[in-house]
Amino acid sequence: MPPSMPSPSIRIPVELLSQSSFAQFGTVIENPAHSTLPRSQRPPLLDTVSANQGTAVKILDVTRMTDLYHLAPSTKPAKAVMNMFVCAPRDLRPHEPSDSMPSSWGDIDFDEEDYEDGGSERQLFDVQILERHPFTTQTFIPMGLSQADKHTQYLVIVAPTLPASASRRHTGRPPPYPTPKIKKSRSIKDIFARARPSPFTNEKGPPPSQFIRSHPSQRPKGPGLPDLKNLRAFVATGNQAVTYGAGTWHAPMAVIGDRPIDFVVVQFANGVSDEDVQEVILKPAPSAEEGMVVSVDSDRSGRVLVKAGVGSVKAKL
Ligand SMILES: NC(=O)N[C@@H](O)C(=O)O
Repeated sequence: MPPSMPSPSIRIPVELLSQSSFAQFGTVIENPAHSTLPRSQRPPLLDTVSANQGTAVKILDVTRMTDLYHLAPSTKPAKAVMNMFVCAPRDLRPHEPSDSMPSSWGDIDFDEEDYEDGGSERQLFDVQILERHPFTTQTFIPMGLSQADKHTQYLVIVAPTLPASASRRHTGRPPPYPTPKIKKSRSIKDIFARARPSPFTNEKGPPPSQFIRSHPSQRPKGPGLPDLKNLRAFVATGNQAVTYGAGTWHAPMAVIGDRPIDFVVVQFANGVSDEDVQEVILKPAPSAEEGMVVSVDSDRSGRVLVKAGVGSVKAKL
């Protein structure tokens, strides 16, 4: 039985999945030519080369794959694996009002008239478990979906990692994590890169020095539990794949709609169970009305509406 942690009652709005909104958690893989974001919000263009005798454009390094198993306690090497997850649509429960805490987005307007008048529907997804792969990235690539598929989408639910000190009281012996050798910072650049709060991420602790220059999503996240107060939920369209950075806390894939999605899943694994995956069950705290809940609004056609961040229908920040 995985360990559990108490969770507050928080209703989380859905955001649009984009490289900039998801940057601290991993990578979004999509053809930039199909991006629905305004030009100013798009990430820098990736390098491209012409391929296949000029009949294809090859976009280079669309995601960062990380293998940190050399830092695992067992030192058992990992191999690259490709699995398929056939993910069934999740059960959502009907909306009912709740006195939950505001999410990290502040007091987003979850008023009743917000959806009743527009003919849209509001339902709730209870986040009951989170997991992470401390030593590997994990890439979910949906198959057979298109950007235009309104009826089958998926939610990517992620949380930053709490500092180890804030987690210790919930766990007995902490599970294994990457423990790189700490080298003394030498250059001014290194010293500034370790400054906190970071202007780029909400990581609470400085990264170990050997990872200072790597992208935030590529750094080990530390041994802490998920930071539930900063949990985020993103809706992906069928033409997007997603890579969770190594050690990123995430909910098991949540398909919304009326049919399953087949995902090809690419990661490293060494077969040592608590080095490959670690889980934590979220139990509503005694004082909490319900726990961690994603508020899923959808329009008449079934398309999930974005309620926070870029592209939101209505958000009070
Ligand atoms: N994300 C998800 O649905 N599942 C996994 O990460 C897994 O390895 O089980």
